[in-house]
Amino acid sequence: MTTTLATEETRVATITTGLDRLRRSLHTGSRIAAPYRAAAEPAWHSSYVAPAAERPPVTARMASFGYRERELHGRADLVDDLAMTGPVRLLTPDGAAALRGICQNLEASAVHNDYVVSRRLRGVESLSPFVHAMVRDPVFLDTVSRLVGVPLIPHPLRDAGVQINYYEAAADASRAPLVAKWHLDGMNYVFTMTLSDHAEHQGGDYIYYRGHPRDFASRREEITAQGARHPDVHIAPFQHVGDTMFTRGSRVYHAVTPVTRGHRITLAVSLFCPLLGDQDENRFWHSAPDDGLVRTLNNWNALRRAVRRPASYCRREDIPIRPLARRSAARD
Ligand SMILES: O=C(O)CCC(=O)C(=O)O
Ligand SMILES: [Fe+2]
Repeated sequence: MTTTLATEETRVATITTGLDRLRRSLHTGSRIAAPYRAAAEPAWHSSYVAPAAERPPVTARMASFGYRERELHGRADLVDDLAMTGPVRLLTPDGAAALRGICQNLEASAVHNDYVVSRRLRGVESLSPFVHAMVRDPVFLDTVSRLVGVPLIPHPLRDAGVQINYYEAAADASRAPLVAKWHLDGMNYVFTMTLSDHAEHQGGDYIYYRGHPRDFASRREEITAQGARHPDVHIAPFQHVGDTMFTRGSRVYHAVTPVTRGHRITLAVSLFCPLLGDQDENRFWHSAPDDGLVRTLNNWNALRRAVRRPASYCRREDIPIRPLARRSAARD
């Protein structure tokens, strides 16, 4: 009985594809559930970026997820084979506390959507001046670029770029629990920062499949049924407010198990490599179910323009152009 219960608690479905995405894309609901008072936010400061991280406990290359050399991103002069690293602290404790307060205040604006993450707020850069300033701060960008080994800047697909995910126990047993279904992100470079201490919730683990998506597809039934108990499914070691994991979201299947007690908030910051823009893995039909067709069309045009002319994108958006920093993540 205990075993069955534990398995149930980490069981998460996989997102839908095909016609269901089209059906979901036709919604015209509001992007935010309530207006947000940005003027009440504290100001962002560069000094909120934490000093360079120590060697993170987890560092995995694409090869250990079953990817072959020819499948990797990058180009001859730019290796881009990091699958996952962390947890690291990108912000100081004060910076993470300020961000947590902001994301708590933004919760009233979040919307329900059972496509991937049950409850979330997209396009946070356009709502929060703090987050807008953070993701284009040269010190912040240098830190994340060094961690991955490629230059990273704010993502042109604005609604998907920065989002906040909110999880809590379902109000009653008849409601579906709040989760992130098994999925690949559209984004290549994703930094997931927890803004909750793990002691504040039960469940709500970020789990990932250590293997190739091709194998995930053929083993889907057993992986979704067993969740965290599956031998090739691992739990990302988030512990404290501010802990951040880098993942190559577009190539590593992941999910968040149901929260059974308390609350969990995460900020997902996805970035863009202007030198490898043509390898961006976003797909129109991956974003449309969340953002609706019209917004996705506009976002899509902005992405295509930035891929073609990254320097003009940076100028238009006031994004600092940085020299290429050397990678700091340890090789495994
Ligand atoms: O909330 C998390 O820990 C991860 C959510 C996620 O996978 C996503 O936002 O794409
Ligand atoms: Fe994700």
